[in-house]
Amino acid sequence: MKDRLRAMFCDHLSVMRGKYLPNSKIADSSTRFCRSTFGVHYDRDLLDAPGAMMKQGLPDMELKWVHDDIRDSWHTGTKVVLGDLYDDQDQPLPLCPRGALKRAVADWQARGLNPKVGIELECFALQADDNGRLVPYDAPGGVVYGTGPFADPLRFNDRIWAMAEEMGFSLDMITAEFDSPQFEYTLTFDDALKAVDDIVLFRLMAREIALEYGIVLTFMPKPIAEAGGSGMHINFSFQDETGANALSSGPRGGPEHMNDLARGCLAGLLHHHKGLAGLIAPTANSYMRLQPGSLSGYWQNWGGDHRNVTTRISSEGGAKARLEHRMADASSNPYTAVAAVLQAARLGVENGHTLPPMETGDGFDSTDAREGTAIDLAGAVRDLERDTALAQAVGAELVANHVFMKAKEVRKTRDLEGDALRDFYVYFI
Ligand SMILES: NC(=O)CC[C@H](N)C(=O)O
Repeated sequence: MKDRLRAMFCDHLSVMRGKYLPNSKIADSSTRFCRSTFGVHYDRDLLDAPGAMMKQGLPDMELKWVHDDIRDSWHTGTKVVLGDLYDDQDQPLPLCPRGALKRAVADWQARGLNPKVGIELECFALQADDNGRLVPYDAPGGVVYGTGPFADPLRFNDRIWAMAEEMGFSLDMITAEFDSPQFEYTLTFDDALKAVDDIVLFRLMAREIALEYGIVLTFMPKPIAEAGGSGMHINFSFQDETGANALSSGPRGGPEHMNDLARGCLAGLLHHHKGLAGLIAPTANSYMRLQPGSLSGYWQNWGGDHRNVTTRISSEGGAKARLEHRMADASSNPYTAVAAVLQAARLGVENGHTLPPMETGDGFDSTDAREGTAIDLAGAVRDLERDTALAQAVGAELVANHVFMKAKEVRKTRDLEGDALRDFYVYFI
């Protein structure tokens, strides 16, 4: 069989959609999808969401890709590619999350700065019991920073590592996280679009490889009520026109060595804290993770090398100077989440918001911060609707679609608890 092409995009729900296409499409090429996919919910309900054009005949949109982006995949005989969505007038589709990230990158580049991004992704491994019910993967010897077979008896992560190498993903590390059977995957810093394309494909690959071992690897924020949550921490910095790290003020990092750019980014992230949650903690389940004292970005605060604040300033300086935003969870669309964080940071730089003092509390027993995110998806969606500057920067149409779909999600999940709530999401994210 000649190689075929699997062409995909990551949608408004962070679900991968695509088609298998013949060998002739392994070129600069395109394929068409129904635009009303942007009105489809996790439970397959088709809704008249803004921009989805469900009541206007469910027309086409077009996914376009370039040959150079086509790569080998983890399935033999199948190449894989991510593309950009266009409308029927051949204009970039405003709902396209990858397009939103491209706009965010272009907005920074217009300031002479190229965003560099490093993403940390957490997830839980589940497996079916004798009755077919999902239960935590049996790894009782798993510990935080666990490696080897006690953390992962089936060794499915070894297969993920080997395949990632073969596919050319630049892995920074794989380890077991705090709440066994939880794992963390980190890819190295790269240009924002490349970093996010890679994490999107890596996440899909990891889920599909794990499934071969009978593991449902889920990136939903809190699949096990008694365990911790799964975040998607977004580390970022900027390369200036000389190739230097623009967040660096010298060889040392940390709060004492921040420059105006770092301060501006922080101020923007704080100013848009509540609005961001609706976009980057995007499910009903996200608010079981996003709680005080959970190392997860609930509080409107920032600090130095402190895991219990929302934006952490690395103590590494020079080329490694960076900010780490810890609010997004692993279920969010990585394009939308990185676009939102970069845009909030940019608004801070451009609008001169004031930066409140650094958090001095430990985040467990004491916190200076008095404001947090909303406590549930309904509140976060309202906060997002109110933050028109953030919506405008990320893309008004994309945010309008998101707000509509998420308000519906509030209603759909209102009466779901425990396994029923988990199962609304678990096979998709
Ligand atoms: N290692 C950590 O920093 C834990 C992060 C935490 N699991 C989160 O939800 O973000």
